[in-house]
Amino acid sequence: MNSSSTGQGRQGPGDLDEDVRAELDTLRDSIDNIDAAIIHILAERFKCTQRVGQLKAEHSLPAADPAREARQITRLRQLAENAKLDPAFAEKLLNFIIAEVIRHHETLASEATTAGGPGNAD
Ligand SMILES: O=C(O)C(=O)C[C@]1(C(=O)O)C=C[C@@H](O)C=C1
Repeated sequence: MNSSSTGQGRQGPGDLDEDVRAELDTLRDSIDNIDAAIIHILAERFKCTQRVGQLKAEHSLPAADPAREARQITRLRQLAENAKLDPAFAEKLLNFIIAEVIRHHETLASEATTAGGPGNAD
């Protein structure tokens, strides 16, 4: 019998029911695996966007492409809805990631300008 079934109020972290503790641990293991997958997937995405940033810098293309972003948001909102994830959250997450990508693109563009500009022939 645990303290909640005896009416003694909330349990501290130390005296959690064994089954509840086991389920919590299992869920946290899965969460850790999912978080690791997210990090690896994000790293792959940033590898792609880094190359996009190089191409954009080399060809003097703008860092941001709002039309492309609009298509991505529409698509991701739909995917989120189908997956029973809040579409507003999916949109915020994509915007957060894209803002970071654009920052990287701008850094690459300014490096290309500095390296290739007049008076920097070496
Ligand atoms: O597709 C591009 O042009 C990118 O630069 C990549 C990306 C993205 O992270 O998905 C980033 C910035 C653009 O505004 C649109 C999309």
